[in-house]
Amino acid sequence: MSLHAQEIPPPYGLADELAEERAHLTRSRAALRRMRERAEALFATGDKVAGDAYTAEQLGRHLARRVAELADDPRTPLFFGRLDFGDADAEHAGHRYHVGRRHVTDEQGEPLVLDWRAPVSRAFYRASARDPQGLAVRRRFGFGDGKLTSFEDEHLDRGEELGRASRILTAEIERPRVGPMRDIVATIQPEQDELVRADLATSICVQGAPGTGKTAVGLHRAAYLLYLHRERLRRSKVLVVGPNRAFLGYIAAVLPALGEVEVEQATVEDLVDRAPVRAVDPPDVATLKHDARMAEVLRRAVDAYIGEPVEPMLVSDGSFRWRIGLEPLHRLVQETRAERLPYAVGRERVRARVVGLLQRQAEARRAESPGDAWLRRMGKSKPVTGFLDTVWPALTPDGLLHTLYAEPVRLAQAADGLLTPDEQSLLTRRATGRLTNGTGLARTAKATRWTTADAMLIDEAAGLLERSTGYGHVVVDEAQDLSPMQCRVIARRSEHGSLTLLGDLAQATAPWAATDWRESLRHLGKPDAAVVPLTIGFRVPAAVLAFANRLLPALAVDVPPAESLRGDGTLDVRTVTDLAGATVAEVRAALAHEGSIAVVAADDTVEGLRSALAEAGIDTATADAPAAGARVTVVPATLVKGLEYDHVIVVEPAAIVAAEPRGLHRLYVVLTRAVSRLSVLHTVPLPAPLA
Ligand SMILES: Nc1ncnc2c1ncn2[C@@H]1O[C@H](COP(=O)(O)OP(=O)(O)OP(=O)(O)O)[C@@H](O)[C@H]1O
Repeated sequence: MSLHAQEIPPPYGLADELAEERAHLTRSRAALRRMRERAEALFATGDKVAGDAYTAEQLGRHLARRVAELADDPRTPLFFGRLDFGDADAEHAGHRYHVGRRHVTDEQGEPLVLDWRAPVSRAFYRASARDPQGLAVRRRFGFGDGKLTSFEDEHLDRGEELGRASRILTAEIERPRVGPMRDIVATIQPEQDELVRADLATSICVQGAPGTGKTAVGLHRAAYLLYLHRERLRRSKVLVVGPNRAFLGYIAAVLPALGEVEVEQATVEDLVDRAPVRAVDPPDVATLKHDARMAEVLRRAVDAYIGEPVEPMLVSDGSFRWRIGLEPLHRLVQETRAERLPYAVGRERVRARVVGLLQRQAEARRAESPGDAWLRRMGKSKPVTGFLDTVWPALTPDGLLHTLYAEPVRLAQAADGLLTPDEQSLLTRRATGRLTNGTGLARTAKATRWTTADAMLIDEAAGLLERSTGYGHVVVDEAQDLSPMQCRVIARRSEHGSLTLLGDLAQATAPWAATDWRESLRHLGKPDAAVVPLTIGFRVPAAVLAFANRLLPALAVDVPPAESLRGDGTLDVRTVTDLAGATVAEVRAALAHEGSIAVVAADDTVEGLRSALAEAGIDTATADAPAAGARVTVVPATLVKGLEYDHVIVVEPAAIVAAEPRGLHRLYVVLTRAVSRLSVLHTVPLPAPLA
């Protein structure tokens, strides 16, 4: 209820005021419905009014998007705040605005709800008693099931400010979690808002402990940038990169709920899709392929294909014979090389230069300029293509990698001083037949069973051969796990755009994971991006965070610790004798509460626990198929990153730690997934830092 109302009687009853706000909500919903109906009607007639097929298609796409953007979800409030400007504000003095998920206007075009991203809405997130930003009163609305149930006023002009004591904020943070991630647009905090509203040109790296809202910030920044730079980003596009399908599924609904339906979402593996992946590298080989040195090896390998002209060129052209001497041929190869163009572009540049020299001779002899057909014919003539194949042979990305693996001498040349002989033999052993597990190198690139790391190197090779096309903005979540070579995959896609990098070095579990953001930013091509910390935890209750934080000294990372906003929640650590039986009992007890439940265990024990729950008659879902409707999800420890559940039951932490080299980091991730309750069940002693 209103602070103001509790202290000073409002001009008329609270109930009246609530009724008036509800009426405004009804009016706004009706107006949004009208806007949508209008867009639908236009969509239906769009192809009739547009002239040609292309225009009709463009218009159709625009209108379909508009219809999707105007969708109204009755479960989410259309507005969540109100701004009453005081007399001090020059532009908005005496005005009152409702702030919500999108602009809603009445039939006269008057605003009923302002988009949260509009410049004037900024005060909703940033104003404080110290800096009211022109506001007299900020009002927050409380909702239940889409119904407006309460409001809370802060008279900033009188120095009143609730900050994090807001009951509406607390209720939002403490609500039991069910299903996929939701937007946080009603309660974005000032330090988060600063990141969300950073300029399009600015790349930022956010280092934040678990549950500090990094994912939320990244998604809201994407929505904000799309609002502010609509046309530009519609052309150049926004990409969100996440660690796996389960994570992308979990966040998929957030942007559409904010009216943004055109953001691409992908894993790094999705991005490097030039070669089908049909094999798995042994860990030592994968680690080597993810090493930054591989970029230089590939660059040198490509460079080594550029050869020296060995003889003058003679071209027959009807009754004429043209000749280009060795010296000009040398010069044009050198000049093209110095331009440092992508290799395939360089090849075409050499062809064009050779044809240019032939053209000059033809012009001198015939006293007229040859036409386009002649130029094309000369470019494709045998002497010219033969010359190109000697000094600048055509390459394909997979062909380049195949040859490098298949020819140890070529690899040795490219890797000289970079990779040790042992490392080189790790790369060539598939060709030498020393592997019999089906990953052996085939005779051709097309028939080779590539691995995910190969696909990434093929992408690197493609970046050396061709010009890359990129996105206007890329949001990268869980970025601490990117290898230098994966960073380069993203760098190629954000070269002309900006980046929002989100991560937590303490949660880095990949063997090649980052230990220093500066290093990652360098590989991402944004060495000067600011690294900004987020330290307020919105997910994990204080008691649970304190337990998980006991692992931090053992993780050997220098990260600012988080402070939990949540004083509620429970932690229960128990020694048991029968893990499966105890898990079933714990899940049964958890089912008595509201909210989602996850059983998280070492990957190889997950199936056993799933069967035990099934035998006890408890339906379970998997992390990548959450829509199955079951309240209980059984999640392998390696898949739970970035996800959250109301009640998390962690089974045998020691087994999670033992399963991989960075097992303690993995356990830190697992222990920080709980929103309300964390149960830890173990039969063997807990890992040392927790014991
Ligand atoms: N300002 C906020 N208001 C309400 N809820 C918030 C706010 N910021 C974050 N949250 C909630 O806190 C939870 C954690 O947020 P999020 O997943 O973005 O954190 P994260 O830093 O990415 O965590 P992790 O490092 O574990 O991946 C989510 O449920 C999110 O909705």
